Amino acid sequence: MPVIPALWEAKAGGLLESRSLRPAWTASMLIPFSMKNCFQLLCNHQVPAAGFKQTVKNGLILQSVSNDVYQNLAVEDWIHDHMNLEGKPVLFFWRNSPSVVIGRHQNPWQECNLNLMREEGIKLARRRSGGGTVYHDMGNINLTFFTTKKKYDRMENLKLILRALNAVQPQLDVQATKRFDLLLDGQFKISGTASKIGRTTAYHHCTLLCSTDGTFLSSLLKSPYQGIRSNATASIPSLVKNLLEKDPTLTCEVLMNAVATEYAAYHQIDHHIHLINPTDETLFPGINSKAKELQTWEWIYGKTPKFSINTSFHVLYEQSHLEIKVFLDIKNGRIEICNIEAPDHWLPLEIRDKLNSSLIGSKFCPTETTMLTNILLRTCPQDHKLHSKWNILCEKIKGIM
Ligand SMILES: Nc1ncnc2c1ncn2[C@@H]1O[C@H](COP(=O)(O)OC(=O)CCCC[C@@H]2CCSS2)[C@@H](O)[C@H]1O
Repeated sequence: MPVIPALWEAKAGGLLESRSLRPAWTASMLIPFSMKNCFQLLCNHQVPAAGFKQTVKNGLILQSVSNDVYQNLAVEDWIHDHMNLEGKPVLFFWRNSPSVVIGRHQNPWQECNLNLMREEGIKLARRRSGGGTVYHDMGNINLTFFTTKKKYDRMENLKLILRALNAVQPQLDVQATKRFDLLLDGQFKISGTASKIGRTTAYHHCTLLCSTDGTFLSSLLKSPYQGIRSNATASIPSLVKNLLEKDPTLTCEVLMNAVATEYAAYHQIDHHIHLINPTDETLFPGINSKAKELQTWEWIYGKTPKFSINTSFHVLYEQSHLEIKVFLDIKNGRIEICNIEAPDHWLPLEIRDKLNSSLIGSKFCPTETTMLTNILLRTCPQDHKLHSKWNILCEKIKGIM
């Protein structure tokens, strides 16, 4: 949703923006709201601000002004950890700039094309919920339904989305599956689901494909890496379709408003969508450190379940192809066992052994490997031929990371 900058700037003076669903933006839609009251609204054990009592009593609809996947995932963490959702469910809308989001127990090398993502500047995020890998861009809406653990009901939430879709376009044939996907015309996935259940609270989040770049989606979610063995959760690929392809009036804006209207009706709450800024520490104390943690290498790659790689590649040497075999064990994203086997006549044994032992303990990542192999190369004899073989080998190894 476009945020009118002037209105958003006004928030710095203590306004929580709010939007009525039907009419366009007007200054009167801003709900005056002090930062302190805002925190009270969101936090546990706090008394809501007087002017907000009714909304707070039965539920709340939020939308992020950020398109940063880590900041938005941090909002989910924050609400999950700090809000008292008893009798006050929350629906949170968010959209991201191009990102691939893997499930809590997944292996990114198995799920996506990391080289392509680096080239294209696509972010990789690991979420706290389980399940498979999805692609997000501004044409994909994410919806998070927060409730108490007792009230957690994925099918109920999906039915609510179906009612919203039916309200804006009664001709649509969309059904929920046993896996909690939403299928268009019986075969095209338009929504995928995942969830996190805590001690007392839970959330169900799902996507809704409106106008996502489908070509990009499928090329990014194709792993080029061979020979990976692991027990990580595997994604379940489907044919996907955008709702906008079916009906050009179904923009993200229209879809979010329709779901908000349905949610408000169901929970008998005010249908305002409150815009929130996920970097606002007055509203969400401690949120920036949550976002930071979600961006660390240790979380994104380091949490990958232990896996092994058994692969090989070919290098051209004196008009023939030589096979180089690679066996790796990777734990917490770091190389635990390393066996790179190149023929002795191509690469001296001691150099190969040096490479194997220096990679042990290092991150399975091209940047760290470049650093290590550059250092190692300086200790090698000044031999032009050897250096060029070394460079070829290192580029090949980095290609599998
Ligand atoms: N954005 C989006 N929406 C729907 N389906 C998608 C999307 N991106 C990819 N896919 C398809 O789903 C499969 C993976 O299906 P699979 O069933 O394995 O996984 C999921 O659906 C997970 C949904 C997670 C939703 C969260 C909500 C907020 S943060 S992410 C993938 O291979 C594609 O074929």
